[in-house]
Amino acid sequence: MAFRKRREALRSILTGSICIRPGSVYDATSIRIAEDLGFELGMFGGSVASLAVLGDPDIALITLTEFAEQIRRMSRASTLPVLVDADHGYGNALNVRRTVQEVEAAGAAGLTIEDTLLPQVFGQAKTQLISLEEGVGKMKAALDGRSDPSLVILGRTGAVSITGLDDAIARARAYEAVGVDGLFFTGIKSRGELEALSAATTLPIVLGGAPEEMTALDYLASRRVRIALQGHAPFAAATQAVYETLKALREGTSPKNLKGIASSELTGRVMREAETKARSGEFLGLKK
Ligand SMILES: O=C([O-])CC(=O)C(=O)O
Ligand SMILES: [Mg+2]
Repeated sequence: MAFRKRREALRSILTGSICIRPGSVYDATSIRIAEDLGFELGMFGGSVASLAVLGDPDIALITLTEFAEQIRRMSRASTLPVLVDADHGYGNALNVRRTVQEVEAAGAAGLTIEDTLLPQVFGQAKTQLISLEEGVGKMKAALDGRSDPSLVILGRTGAVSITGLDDAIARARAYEAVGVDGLFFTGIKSRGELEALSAATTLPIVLGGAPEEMTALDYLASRRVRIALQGHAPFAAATQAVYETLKALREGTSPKNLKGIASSELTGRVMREAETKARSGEFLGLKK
């Protein structure tokens, strides 16, 4: 299976003893940059999927087809393993099963399925969760949808900041019991919360953001956190760069005087120019 090596690489991060920070990636270019810089793993957040594909906020407007297509583009462009945020699995447990099939076929190394009630419910401003029982059904369906056993499936909950620590522990234990490969927690605000969740479970942990006092990788590793996210600054940086460049051009700056433009060397590397040249030589008869 073509994607097995990537999935096994993610599995060895999860079963290892250190905590790593993934590179936030969202398209073919950003994943190649992360790969060139030596990141061990890419993280494709639902928020940046929505921004990159739709230019919209993270409110479950993106379709599974659009999400999977963006994964496919990244999988083609790079061999870097990518963990993808498949939100709530685009529907109920049966939709989750289909989501796993599509995300697997698109080449993801792993995915998260969360127990958030999405999309937002009429008349309810606050984030809500589905029941623990429905969450368990979704995790079971996710595992059932997998055909490559090396694909990593993570059960995700933000319960700790929505319904409280006890409920977060109950959910984590229930998802662990059905056989997910790891647990992904969001909304953790203190060491005490992480330590309680870690003590109540045995699976590797992925942390979606953490307060300042919890950024030391050796501390996180000691609590079984193997992957710690750092948000999606690269997308925000790209937005700012495009804004500044278009603004300068609009104001009459000549292209040769623009600041912050990728060198032709960097652009060439990102578009794998040397490989294309070699192929042109080989297949188009353009050898010197
Ligand atoms: O998965 C992540 O990187 C955090 C998240 O939910 C998102 O960005 O949509
Ligand atoms: Mg998300």
